[in-house]
Amino acid sequence: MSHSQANGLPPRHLSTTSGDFCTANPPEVRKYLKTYGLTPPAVESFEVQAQRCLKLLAMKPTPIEKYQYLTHLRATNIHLFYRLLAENIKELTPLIYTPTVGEACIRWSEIYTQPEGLYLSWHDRGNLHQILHNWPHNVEITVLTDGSRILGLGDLGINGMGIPVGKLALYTACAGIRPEATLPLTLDLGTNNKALREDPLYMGSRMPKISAEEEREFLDELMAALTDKWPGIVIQFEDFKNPFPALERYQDTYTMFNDDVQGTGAVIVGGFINAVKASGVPVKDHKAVFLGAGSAGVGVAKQIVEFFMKEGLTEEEARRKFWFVDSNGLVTLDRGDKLADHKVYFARDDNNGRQYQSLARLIEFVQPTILMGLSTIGGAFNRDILQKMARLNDRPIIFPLSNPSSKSECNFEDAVRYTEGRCLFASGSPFPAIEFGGKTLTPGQGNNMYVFPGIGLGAIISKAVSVTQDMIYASAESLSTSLNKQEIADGWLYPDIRRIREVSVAVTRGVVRAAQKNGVDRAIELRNLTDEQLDAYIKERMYNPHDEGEKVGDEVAQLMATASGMNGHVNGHINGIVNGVAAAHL
Ligand SMILES: NC(=O)C1=CN([C@@H]2O[C@H](COP(=O)(O)OP(=O)(O)OC[C@H]3O[C@@H](n4cnc5c(N)ncnc54)[C@H](OP(=O)(O)O)[C@@H]3O)[C@@H](O)[C@H]2O)C=CC1
Ligand SMILES: CC(=O)C(=O)O
Ligand SMILES: [Mg+2]
Repeated sequence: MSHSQANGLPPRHLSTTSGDFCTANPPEVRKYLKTYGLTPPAVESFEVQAQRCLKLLAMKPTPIEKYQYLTHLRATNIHLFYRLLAENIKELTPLIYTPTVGEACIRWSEIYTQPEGLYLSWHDRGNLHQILHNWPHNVEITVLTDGSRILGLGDLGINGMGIPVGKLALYTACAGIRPEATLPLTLDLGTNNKALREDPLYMGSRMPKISAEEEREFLDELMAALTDKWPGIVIQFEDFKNPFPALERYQDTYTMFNDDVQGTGAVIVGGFINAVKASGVPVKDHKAVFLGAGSAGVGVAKQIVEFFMKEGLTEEEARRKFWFVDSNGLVTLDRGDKLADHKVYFARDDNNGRQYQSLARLIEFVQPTILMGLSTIGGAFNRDILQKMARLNDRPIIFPLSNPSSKSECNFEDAVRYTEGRCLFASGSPFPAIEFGGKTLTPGQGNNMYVFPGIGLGAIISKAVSVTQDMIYASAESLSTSLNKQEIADGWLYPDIRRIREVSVAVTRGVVRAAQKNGVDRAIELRNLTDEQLDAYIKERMYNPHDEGEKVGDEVAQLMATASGMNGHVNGHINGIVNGVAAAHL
């Protein structure tokens, strides 16, 4: 007879991920789970467990090995993983997200050990709905990629799975969406990366990427299947080489958004509003040069146009403040090639046939106050460019936003050195703070991780039928006003990442309010809440890994109490033990 049956308790299926083998489990819990004797005898506090995890992490010599260790921890004790992440968010985010996730994706076929999400292939079409049934949980949010533009690293095929996994870990850590309610989803639609197709370890289909029409057909089936299987699911598109057709096609009919176009636009506007204030230059006098005219570049510029218009400029005045450079030079209507649709809006028509020579020459000509990098060209903002920006402006706004760090258009140290410490700086991947002129200067991180968790959570809890542009813009405004007094006094553009859960509450509130204003919300019970009540509701709803150990104890206690008819007594006893208050005994 098993322990649990001997205790009069129903048998329970063991799970390695949920912490069934957690060394914090007290003897009663271990007996119930039938793990008694399978873990070392000590009943450990979180602090002791965390100490061991951090020591193990420190023993791993490279970021990718630390990434692998954290993957293992998440697979074996999910609540411990999230508690460790919550308490060390600044230190651990660069290991589970950019920049390390970039290396993890490049080496995905090599480092793969266990399933962490769902893969759907082109040859699965017609059966997508059925395959979704294999996912064992109820899903509230999915991040999906076709792997065709992973960070600034190009087409990585299904190796891009690291991105949905990493983004969804941030959804849980930053916005408290329960881990089991998240679905990392990678589409195996072929890859144009020939080296990958020839790599014996590659685990995706070895065929060239399907056509745009075929992808649309596949996505039509997928969107319908996801929404049918999990009504209300929020669908985040991530790292598609050409994300615009899907965004246009689905944004009014599904609860979806594109993080690279919309999330990035919002996060950059959030920091940009603060940079404009700090620059001392009136809005009407700003001019921006963008290196990179892809989904992120155009997404960012479109939302800055919206900001400029809210500040009193006409759309035409706002639009003409941008000069875009792509791989063929300055984006103009008269340069002789067929521009991709998304570039036309910002294409210059006042170039009078002048030939683009270099970024440096363009900066001399335009005299911008703002330099944005979304080009994937690491180091493109060199000493000469940075010095030019410093000569033109008291406080040049320099945002090298490409990821991972190796693709950043410049690093923080160079930006500070070549602008004599005067730049207003944000980068896509984190850089360390530096000492300059007797002061500690801290770089901003202009990464969509500041907003997408709140956009997703806001859409979930408002039960939005679609994600409107007002909801996206509200996330930017909420972010820009979320800095505390100290952060403002220190001249920061973004709040401290260690306050990300607090910031996500503010962003979520802004998104919910915008959904209500637009009438796309279905959670009508939230409409009459005050802001304080709404904040309390959001916080209450957030998964908190700190409470999960107690829940295991509660669950066992409940079952034991039911079995023995001693409800209150046993419940209190187990809670005490799980909280580490009472001494464990057999
Ligand atoms: N900080 C953040 O939160 C985010 C950062 N990003 C980063 O932004 C970068 C770009 O992403 P995304 O826009 O989606 O990618 P795209 O591939 O859509 O765009 C890249 C752009 O860079 C241009 N480009 C390439 N080479 C050069 C060159 N030598 N000189 C000038 N321009 C060049 C491309 O030109 P062409 O159009 O001619 O091909 C294209 O316009 C990535 O590194 C990504 O990681 C993205 C989202 C969020
Ligand atoms: C951050 C992000 O979404 C990107 O680099 O693509
Ligand atoms: Mg992305």
